[in-house]
Amino acid sequence: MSPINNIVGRAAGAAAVADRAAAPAAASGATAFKVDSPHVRYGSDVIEADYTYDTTVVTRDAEGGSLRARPAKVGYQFRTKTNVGRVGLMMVGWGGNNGSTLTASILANKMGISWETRKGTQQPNYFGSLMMASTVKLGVDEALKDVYVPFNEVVPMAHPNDVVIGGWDINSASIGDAMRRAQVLPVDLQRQVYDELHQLKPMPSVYYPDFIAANQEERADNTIGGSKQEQLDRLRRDIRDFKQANSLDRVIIMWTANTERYADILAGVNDTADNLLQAIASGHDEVSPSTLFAVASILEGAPFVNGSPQNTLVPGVIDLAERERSFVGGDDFKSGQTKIKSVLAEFLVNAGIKPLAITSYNHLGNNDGRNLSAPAQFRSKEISKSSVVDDMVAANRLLYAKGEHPDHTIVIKYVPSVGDSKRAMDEYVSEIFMGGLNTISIYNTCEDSLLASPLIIDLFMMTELMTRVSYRTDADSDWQPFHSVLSILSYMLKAPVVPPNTPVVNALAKQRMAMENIMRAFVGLPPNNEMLLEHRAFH
Ligand SMILES: NC(=O)c1ccc[n+]([C@@H]2O[C@H](COP(=O)([O-])OP(=O)(O)OC[C@H]3O[C@@H](n4cnc5c(N)ncnc54)[C@H](O)[C@@H]3O)[C@@H](O)[C@H]2O)c1
Ligand SMILES: O=P([O-])([O-])O[C@@H]1[C@@H](O)[C@H](O)[C@@H](O)[C@H](O)[C@@H]1O
Repeated sequence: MSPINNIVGRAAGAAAVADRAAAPAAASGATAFKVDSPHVRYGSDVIEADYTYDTTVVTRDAEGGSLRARPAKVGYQFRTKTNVGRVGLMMVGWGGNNGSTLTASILANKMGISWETRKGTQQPNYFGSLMMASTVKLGVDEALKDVYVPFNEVVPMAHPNDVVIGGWDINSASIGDAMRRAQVLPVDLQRQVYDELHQLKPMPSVYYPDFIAANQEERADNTIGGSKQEQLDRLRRDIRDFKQANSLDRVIIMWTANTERYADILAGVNDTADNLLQAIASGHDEVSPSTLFAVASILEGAPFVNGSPQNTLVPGVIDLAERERSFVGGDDFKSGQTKIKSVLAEFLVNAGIKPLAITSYNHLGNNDGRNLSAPAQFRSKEISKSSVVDDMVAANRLLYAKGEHPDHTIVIKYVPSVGDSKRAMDEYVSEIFMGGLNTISIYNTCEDSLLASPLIIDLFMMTELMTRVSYRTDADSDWQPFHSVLSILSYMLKAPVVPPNTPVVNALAKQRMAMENIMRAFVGLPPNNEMLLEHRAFH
């Protein structure tokens, strides 16, 4: 089968259809091991695991004085369907730097396309993807040596080489031309994939000028007219048609379009599911394009993930997702400066060192940066970038009094000449022993789209996995899905959206640990805790 048949879907103007006949890839759904336990059952298309969730319940005595810690156990059963099936990824903003870079890179990996560089031949890879390029400790062997397995083989997961790609953009450029416009990938690679990507055309999208920078207007030549209700119906039809045309079992919708301004949260408009649906029917101005996509996705049972910082997931969206038992996730890919911050801030605070000021500056020259040069769009990004240290600070009242936090400044400037190669400079000034000061300065060249694209893969893979998992507990014998708001995605996101009244965790190590141990629980394995007791005794 020619390469073109491998990627061009049967849907008009939209799909990149994966075909396993291309370069061999690890099979979707492969796992590196089987669990040998009476509490884990492998069926023809399901893994069932009995799991004891150990936790500690802390109570404070009546006078508010001493604390009491009581170990507690909750019995869970997990059921993971192991047949991944055919899965699609529909990106909103497909023609952007991230969308075009990701599409070209998946094609290169699937087809085994290498390219020449000054240093020799470069092979495609998925570096920067937690699932595709990192490992987790499975356990220890008979010699007490650690055994590691690929993260994506703990439980059966979709493989990016098998994903069917499509999407929308307000700009009509083909994905081949968008790749060239992005100026992200090496020319020798672009040369080899251009013809095939040039046949991929984003579907027209919803464009409300008020929500993104005015400087984006010149791109908007590929838009859907009509009322908001008609646009919603059209987006729903696009999703259905894409699934049917490509014989998909499910599709994930990913917002990687421009950052929008925040939407006002208005009672009677977007505060509940019914009010939001009514607001769309009446064409209310405060319903953003991204919220319209989220509603369309939910109503079509397609998980929706917001890779940008705006408040797409307004209360009405959360309410609708909960009612429809459909998944949503967000906000804002955590790719560079903030990712480092979610490690460094936790390290400092957990070391008993008190950050007094965190000053984050960056400049970039891609279209994202151009859009962010407008105040309202920058404000959305400033919010998502600023909240990342809140949980770490709140966890240490020895360093910070209630309500106290470091000075935290975010600056973003648009400098066209650097393109997608964002330059980030951070300064951390911290109080140390006996009133001393410590200053850490970081210069970080973030190739933005090469850092964000693998995160889109991880968000896609984790979201797809969660559609195949159900659980029940000792207290509730009905099998049920996880909550509609996928807080398990937080590692990949700057401002994780979580189920109502649950904690926001930004610390990167905690986020990874949670994902790793939850996936281990799906196959009945205890959490990794690094106690290494087997190595601490006299032998
Ligand atoms: N490292 C990163 O690149 C990174 C990190 C975190 C967040 N993000 C966010 O990801 C998003 C995409 O980043 P990018 O660098 O690809 O930006 P980009 O400007 O290159 O691409 C955005 C695309 O969205 C399209 N678009 C705008 N409004 C649309 C709509 N209503 N419907 C469909 N398409 C629409 C634009 O035409 C453009 O092609 C931005 O919001 C950015 O803030 C990026
Ligand atoms: O992920 P990160 O490097 O902290 O944050 C980045 C911003 O600093 C950058 O200006 C923006 O263009 C990217 O979209 C990304 O959000």
